[in-house]
Amino acid sequence: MAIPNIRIPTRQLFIDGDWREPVKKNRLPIINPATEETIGYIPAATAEDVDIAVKAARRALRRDDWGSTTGAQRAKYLRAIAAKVQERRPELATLETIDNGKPWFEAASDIDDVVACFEYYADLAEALDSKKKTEVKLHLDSFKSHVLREPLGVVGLITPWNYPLLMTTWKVAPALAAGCAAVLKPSELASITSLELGEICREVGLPPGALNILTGLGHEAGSPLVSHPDVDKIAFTGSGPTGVKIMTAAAQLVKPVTLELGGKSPIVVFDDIHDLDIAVEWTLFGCFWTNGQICSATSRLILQDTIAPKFLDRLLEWTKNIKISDPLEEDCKLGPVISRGQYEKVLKFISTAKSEGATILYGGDRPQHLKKGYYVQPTIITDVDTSMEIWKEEVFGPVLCVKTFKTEEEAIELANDTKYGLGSAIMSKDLERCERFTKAFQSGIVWINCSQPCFWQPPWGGKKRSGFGRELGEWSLENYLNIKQVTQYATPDEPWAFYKSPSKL
Ligand SMILES: NC(=O)c1ccc[n+]([C@@H]2O[C@H](COP(=O)([O-])OP(=O)(O)OC[C@H]3O[C@@H](n4cnc5c(N)ncnc54)[C@H](O)[C@@H]3O)[C@@H](O)[C@H]2O)c1
Ligand SMILES: NCCCC=O
Ligand code: NA
Repeated sequence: MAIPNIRIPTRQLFIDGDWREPVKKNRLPIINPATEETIGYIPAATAEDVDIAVKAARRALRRDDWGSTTGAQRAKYLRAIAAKVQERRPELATLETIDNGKPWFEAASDIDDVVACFEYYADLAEALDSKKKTEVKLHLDSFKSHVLREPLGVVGLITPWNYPLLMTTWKVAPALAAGCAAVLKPSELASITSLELGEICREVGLPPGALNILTGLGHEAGSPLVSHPDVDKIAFTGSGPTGVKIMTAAAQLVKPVTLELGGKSPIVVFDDIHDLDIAVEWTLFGCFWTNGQICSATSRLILQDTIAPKFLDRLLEWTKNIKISDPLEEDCKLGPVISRGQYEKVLKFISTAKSEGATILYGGDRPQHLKKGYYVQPTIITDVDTSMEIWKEEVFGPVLCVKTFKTEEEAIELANDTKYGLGSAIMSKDLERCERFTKAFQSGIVWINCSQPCFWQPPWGGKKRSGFGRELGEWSLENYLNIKQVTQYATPDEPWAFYKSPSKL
């Protein structure tokens, strides 16, 4: 289909149901990573704006039009948002592509997931009405107890740039479904579509203050949000170092956080795979999808030595066949990385790997046919040692490193040889072996004979340095609910009789 050519809307901060200029009136450039051009500006929030937004969120919780809604009433808003996003799909996909650099058809697929997510959490919001109060059986008749599941309160949502509107949705949809009031701080590197979500919420009449959107820099807007005393929880997706800063700041207020951080996930390929080309394609997709900027990228290929030569030859042929182009072009399969900073960071990882003795089997530089834009070739690195930086650190770009193994024990040891624990993948016809690896993988996500498929129903998240907490599915709703115990003395006419009663007056 024709990819629409669109104008970038000029937006302010979205606070209390309307657009509001930042107190300090600052703005940040929007850069198209495919052209390196400044194509617009976003408002830059600071601590003053955070305080205004948090107050608006708190007011929303105190008003009946949001704070006293049933799940069924909230579901209506979520479904209306889904419908509006669907209506604006082509435009939102184009905005996402020119802001983030991902191929248009990937952006359009992300928008489909956004729609599905809002509809899914609308269903869960409705279902919540019958689970708000649950009786708890006690061993004593003199007491009765039940549990209430109620909105946690004002929640701060901080998101990254690699799936801008989708990562925003993974937080906003369950937070609104639970009845919280949210203050969202998207990444300054790709904020356009999150601001458009604000416009969509305004159009569907979401009560003021239920969702507030503050674009801006991490240290200027994100940090004050984390430290704000009237924010009850922080849900964060981003890099490990930032996660540590957020957790440290939140700890001062004993504020709960969920952290969805980075990864250096393995894909283990045995010589008994169903089909060579199928396994090769999953290996490429697992690392080069989203221009290689996937938190769960299986960026460490752990290959059985008996199949390695044949597999690598075929992997090279497939890699050379990847269309690298302007992401708005038809059939583009690899666009630019998000920014000049990320471009330089990825190339530095590659040069360090070379200097540490690894071999750049393919790629490793800017594609010759693209003189402008933050493009990096899909890169395959072999002769990797486990002491090398390229084996240990997340690149967050289209770079796959390769090691071989002989035995299952060796494969497991290599797979788990990482401080991260987000995803793991295994390619083998032997399902009992896959079962053994599923148990042995130290990660929150396991893929069997595939890599990366991500659905809104199962839980998403990692362990070790990939963070904690789970998003998606019913697990994400729990992130935004307070579990309140209510215990009632069922025989109030009878004395408790713990103390000796003084003589009757
Ligand atoms: N686990 C997941 O689901 C997941 C998903 C996407 C990205 N990521 C990870 O995110 C990283 C790349 O994304 P990124 O570059 O946007 O991450 P980042 O940590 O630089 O920024 C993430 C968000 O945090 C904000 N931020 C930065 N400093 C802050 C501070 N001191 N206080 C509060 N907020 C602050 C940023 O403005 C942005 O909105 C990668 O490591 C990737 O693995 C993880
Ligand atoms: N497919 C969604 C992955 C989220 C992390 O980058
Ligand atoms: Na951008």
